[in-house]
Amino acid sequence: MTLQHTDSILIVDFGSQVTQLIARRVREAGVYSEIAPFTTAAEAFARMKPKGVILSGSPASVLEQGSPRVPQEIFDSGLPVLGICYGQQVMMHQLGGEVVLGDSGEFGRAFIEIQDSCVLFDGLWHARESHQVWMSHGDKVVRLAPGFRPVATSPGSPYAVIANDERRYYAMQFHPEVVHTPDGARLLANFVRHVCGLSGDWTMAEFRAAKIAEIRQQVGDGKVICGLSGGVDSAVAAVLIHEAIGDQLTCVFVDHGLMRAGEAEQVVTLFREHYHIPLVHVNAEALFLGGLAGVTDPEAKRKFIGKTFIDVFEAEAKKIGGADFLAQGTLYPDVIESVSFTGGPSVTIKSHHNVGGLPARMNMQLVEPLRELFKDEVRALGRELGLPDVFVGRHPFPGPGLAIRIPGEVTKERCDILRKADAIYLEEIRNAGLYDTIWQAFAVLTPVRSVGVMGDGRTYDSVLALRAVTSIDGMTAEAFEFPAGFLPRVSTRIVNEVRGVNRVTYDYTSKPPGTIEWE
Ligand SMILES: Nc1ncnc2c1ncn2[C@@H]1O[C@H](COP(=O)(O)OP(=O)(O)OP(=O)(O)O)[C@@H](O)[C@H]1O
Ligand SMILES: O=c1[nH]c(=O)c2[nH+]cn([C@@H]3O[C@H](COP(=O)(O)O)[C@@H](O)[C@H]3O)c2[nH]1
Ligand SMILES: NC(=O)CC[C@H](N)C(=O)O
Ligand SMILES: [Mg+2]
Repeated sequence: MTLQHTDSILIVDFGSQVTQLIARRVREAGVYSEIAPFTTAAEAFARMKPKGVILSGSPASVLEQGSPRVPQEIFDSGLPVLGICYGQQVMMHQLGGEVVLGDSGEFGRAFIEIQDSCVLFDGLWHARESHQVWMSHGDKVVRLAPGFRPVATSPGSPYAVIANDERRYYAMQFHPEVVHTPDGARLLANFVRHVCGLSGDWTMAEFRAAKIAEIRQQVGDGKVICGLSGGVDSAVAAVLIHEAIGDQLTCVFVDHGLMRAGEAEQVVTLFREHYHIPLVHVNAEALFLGGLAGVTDPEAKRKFIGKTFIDVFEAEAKKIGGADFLAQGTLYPDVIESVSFTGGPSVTIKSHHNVGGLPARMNMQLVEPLRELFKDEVRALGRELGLPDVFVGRHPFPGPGLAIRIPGEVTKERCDILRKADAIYLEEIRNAGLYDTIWQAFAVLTPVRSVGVMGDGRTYDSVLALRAVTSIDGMTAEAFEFPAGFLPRVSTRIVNEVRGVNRVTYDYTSKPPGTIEWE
């Protein structure tokens, strides 16, 4: 049985890339929320009995035939509604205002001018002030629906924020959920607390209890296999599931030969030391490296790895007398980058092995308790579950491992070169006390060869790239600025100690436009 949250917010998803960020901002304000796609929002609304509704952005335009609409029940209910971007446009369109195709949009940073007081601005913004927000729209509202008043304006949006206090309807053209709207989290908190009247006392402890109840309901007395990688997500998933169903759970660690130096042994030892959860260690290097021979396309690598993981899990399930469920530590960023919004122009960026890389037909049902969370929230849940820091603080490591850090063909020889270089880089990062400041750091073995001179001889060897980023949730990231002298030291060590590499470069690209991994 799902725990019934008396105090909840329904977020209607119209297909924005950042809808999940609305959910997490609401969680940060201490309020439980659920996201429902607009197609099933009416059912979710009836089931949840929320205290307020938030309407997301969308790649669609209200002016297009057949574009998404808000279920009428929501407007009829008398509950507070907050519209964001498309959410604002669709509110105006349905409630009697007017939206037109703008001659130019507003994309990125913008400044709004506050015109009037508004409950959303409580303790935050005052009339005649100017504040930074983040916009991403082409259409604009040109006439307000009856009962609304403008409370803020921007050069491209006369109605940047609007309010109808009597009906408790509010809307904004910009995105308060993204970090580039610095006060956005507080605007959302004001909506859920001051407009919807919620107390903000929901915690990670409740999330844990709710998920445990959900897992028990889904699994019944079935058997579960959990893919355990040694990473944060699967460790948290395994411990949570174990708390829910005890010995119905078996963990499977797949060593695909694409792990970092010494990692496989470390993962298994560490997990066995801390937990009494059965753990199977599968050596599948030959299977993975054999299948990757000759494969160079990044998506082909990802799809092969995703499918082979499942083959291995299914084979292991057989050995323990069958399993009905496969548990994975899938997080929200894995999902959003892998799927495209049905009916809209949002695109697949890359097929994360555990989502878009899964084969079409699977014999086991998925159990993914962390699917709506972001990395830093999983870490908070891990702490809540009492996981030791060695698990919680680990840098993320992608399931496809070194395969997506070797552009071009993956061979054992190239994996060995990369492992050595990567180990030196991480050792230096740890020695410099920078491991916990950096969100993720790794080396990439490029297919480029360059000419060098060593010991008066000519070399013609591989170019290695180093990457380190800072991030909160992995959705956006910036290159890490190392202190002076660090990169030259690492570069010298790698070229001296790793045969096959004669040049080292540093990747300064942020995300976007880059992604964190190279493939
Ligand atoms: N080598 C592996 N063996 C078994 N399962 C794996 C392996 N690598 C990845 N998985 C499964 O795929 C999921 C997604 O991988 P991902 O790397 O995102 O998470 P993680 O490894 O648990 O955490 P982190 O992001 O910190 O590395 C994992 O949670 C795990 O269930
Ligand atoms: O389990 C995973 N399976 C995958 O297929 C995968 N691809 C990327 N990543 C990790 O996700 C985060 C965001 O990475 P990108 O910016 O490269 O998309 C970073 O932390 C990446 O390491 C993956 N994790
Ligand atoms: N981010 C959004 O919600 C955009 C809404 C609509 N597609 C526009 O361009 O105006
Ligand atoms: Mg991992």
